[in-house]
Amino acid sequence: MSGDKFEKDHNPAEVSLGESDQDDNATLFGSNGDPQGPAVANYNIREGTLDGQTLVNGEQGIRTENNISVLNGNSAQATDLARSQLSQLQYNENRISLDRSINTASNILSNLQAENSVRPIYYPTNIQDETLDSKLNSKSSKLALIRHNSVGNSQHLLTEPRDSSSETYSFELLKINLKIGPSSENLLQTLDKSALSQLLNEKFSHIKRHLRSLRERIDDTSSKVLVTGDLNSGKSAFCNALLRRKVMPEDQQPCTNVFCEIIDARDNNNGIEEVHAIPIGSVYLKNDERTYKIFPLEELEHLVYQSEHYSLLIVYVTDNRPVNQSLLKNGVIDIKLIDAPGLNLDSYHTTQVFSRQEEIDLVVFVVNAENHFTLSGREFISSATNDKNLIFIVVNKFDNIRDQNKCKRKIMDQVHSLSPETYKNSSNFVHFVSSKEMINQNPGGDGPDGNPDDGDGPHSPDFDHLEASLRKFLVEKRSLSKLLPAKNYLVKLYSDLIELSQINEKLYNESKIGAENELKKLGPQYDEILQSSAKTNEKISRLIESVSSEVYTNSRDQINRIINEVDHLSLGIKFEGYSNITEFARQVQERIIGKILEVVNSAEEHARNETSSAIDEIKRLGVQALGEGSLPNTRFIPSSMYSKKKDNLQRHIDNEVSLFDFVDPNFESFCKICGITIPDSRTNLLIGLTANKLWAGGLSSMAILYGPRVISTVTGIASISNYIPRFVVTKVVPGTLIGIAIGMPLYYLYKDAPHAYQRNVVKKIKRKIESEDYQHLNSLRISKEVRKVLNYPAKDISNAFATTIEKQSSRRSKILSDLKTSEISLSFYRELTKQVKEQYQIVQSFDLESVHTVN
Ligand SMILES: Nc1nc2c(ncn2[C@@H]2O[C@H](COP(=O)(O)OP(=O)(O)OP(=O)(O)O)[C@@H](O)[C@H]2O)c(=O)[nH]1
Repeated sequence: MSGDKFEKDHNPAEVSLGESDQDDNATLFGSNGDPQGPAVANYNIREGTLDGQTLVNGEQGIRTENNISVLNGNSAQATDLARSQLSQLQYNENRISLDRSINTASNILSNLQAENSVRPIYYPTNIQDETLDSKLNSKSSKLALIRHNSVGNSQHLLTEPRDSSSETYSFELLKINLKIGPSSENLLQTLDKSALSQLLNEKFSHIKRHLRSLRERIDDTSSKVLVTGDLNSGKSAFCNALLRRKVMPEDQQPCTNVFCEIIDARDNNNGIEEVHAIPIGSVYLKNDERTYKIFPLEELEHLVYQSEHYSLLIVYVTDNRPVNQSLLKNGVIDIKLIDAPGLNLDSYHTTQVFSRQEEIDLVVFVVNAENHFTLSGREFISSATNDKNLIFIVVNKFDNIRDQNKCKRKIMDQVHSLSPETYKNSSNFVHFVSSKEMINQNPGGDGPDGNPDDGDGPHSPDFDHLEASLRKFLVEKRSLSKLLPAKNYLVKLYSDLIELSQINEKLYNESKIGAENELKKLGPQYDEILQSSAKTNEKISRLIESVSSEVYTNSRDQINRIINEVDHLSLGIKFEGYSNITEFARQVQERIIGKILEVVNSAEEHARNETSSAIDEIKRLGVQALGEGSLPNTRFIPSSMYSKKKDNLQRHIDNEVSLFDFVDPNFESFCKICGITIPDSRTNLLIGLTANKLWAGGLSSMAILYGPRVISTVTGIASISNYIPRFVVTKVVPGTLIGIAIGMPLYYLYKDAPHAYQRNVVKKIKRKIESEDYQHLNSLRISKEVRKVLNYPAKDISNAFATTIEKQSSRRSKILSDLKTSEISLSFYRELTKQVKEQYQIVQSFDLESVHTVN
């Protein structure tokens, strides 16, 4: 954990914290509890108080190697030093806590980035903004927090979290401002979810970088003071006054063109006074002499002009004054002074950027008492106070002012409007001094004794006070300069994180409830559609089955009927004689087949009608179950049925016509043709049966052919011979009979040929039909077509059901996954809200504010 790291960072050599740093009381120095031993100072970490009774024992203070002073004197300096060290202890406590909190914040941001990469964080687009405020508070500003990646995907899932409130949010650090130009729209609202999430990710990275620099800043034991101001206001003179030495070149003409960093040489450059000039573009690495050029201090007066060669001059100087007098070498922290070029058009921007750097703990603005604040000076102060909160204002060259009270009043009025915070603490932060006099009085480097009333000079009575304030601010109250920005930043960050986390927590909670409700509704709906699908499909299957089998039966019955009737059908074809016998044969065959096909067509027509009604019924069932518009809009075209697969009976019948096709001796027809009347139907039947029997035995033709002879021998002769003369009987009758016997069959055969042909064709067809199972196959063909056609709407319905079920199912899976996401996210943000609230409280509790006033 980061906290452990920082606890280790706490250097026990600097201050002894007793047995453990958890203890409320720490022994600052001396031996605690031993009345004979050295004096001790007890510091109560929790209360931040020092037990003054044991602190001072009336002896002179001595600086030790560990920066701890053992107090042996009863002097004000010793007390001041003790205070400084105590304040360092306090500072370390706060620094460690802030360090820990910065680390926690950084970890939280990393966690948020990780979360953001898996489940994008909802970032409200309705951010409070002065220019957009009125718009955002309007009803129309109810913005969905979530935008879909694809524009076409307009149908939101009910479970998708949305911010239904018209609340606006006011982020400070997490604010993503995408406005372009003064009047442009808030572009955030046009971004989709992934773009927002990416921007937020970048924001987190940016904040993490800033946190790193804040940590570096608070961990840095040194403090940097940027001395800036108008041209020629006496900045270099002021630095020299602080050093009590003429180190920096002063001139009536503007001279300092390069930033100069004044550093204590004893601790930082082995006590060697020199200048390290850093060429433009080079990064100063003290251990790498290639990164700078070394010059003697005397060269400074030339170097400060060489802004075209050098970006920074590091000026190592030795301050031999005691630690309680020297600002650079104060015994507590390293202080670096930066003498900036005077503000002009060229340097303004650079100085402003410089002043914003994290390592700048304090900005001292030197203003010429004769000129008051220039425009660039005023601008600089307002922007610097924005960044640093507090700024020291040194009104220099006060010795040149005759009516000093009037000047003070005027300047204070200006300070009031420029930086109310500085004005509030003006006794500490606004000083009227004469740097020149300070140097002149102490040209050798002697310093003041810290007493403001010891006559530092008639025109700069405030310089001691200024120095004390500066020293206290930097050394003792470093929390204000170093830690307060970090604290303020953390407070803002945690406040934003609380808001962001709570928004997400709220939305994911709503999303979770929404998903649960959806699931509750969807369960019965899903079961219902499954049942309805099974029922409807079964009804449709049964309908198809019954219609198909009815069509089959009907077709078969009709075909059977015609086949049975075809023997006796009157074909209406006239026999035009034997010369046209082939044509006759073709017509007969065609007509008979035609009759059968007529029936087949009628069966097909019947099937079409049945199919049409069944389709209507199937559609009705589909609409009843799935609702209007759920089925594809199809139209049944009855003529399309049986349009391709023609009946091929014709092709199956032997078209060859032989002479035998015209011979079909038949007793009945014989009688009919020969004009023989059969007495009654019984005889007719008997004869018919006999004839048929004979036919069946293959004798019919013989009987017919030789029938007359049989008749003549059996009956005719016996009866007729009794009445006819013998001549007739013996000569004429036999001849006649023979003629008849030969002629009649021939006559019969001749006359019966067309009928015989029809009979033979019918027989042939029937044989064929029987052998091919024509009735069954045709009925099957017709009914199969019905089944096939009915299967189309049935399939449409089944598909529609499948689609609905699939939709429901995927919707269910989506809701389940949303629910899971919501649950995971909800627990993440609940935990996060708890954590950031705790951290917010912790950071708020750091008591840095009390050091706003330097006592
Ligand atoms: N009378 C009087 N003159 C001063 C005082 N401080 C500085 N001067 C003079 O003012 C002039 C400018 O002083 P510098 O210290 O060079 O001013 P600066 O602000 O550093 O100048 P640049 O860096 O070039 O802008 C010098 O001639 C100083 O001697 C002061 O307190 N009183």
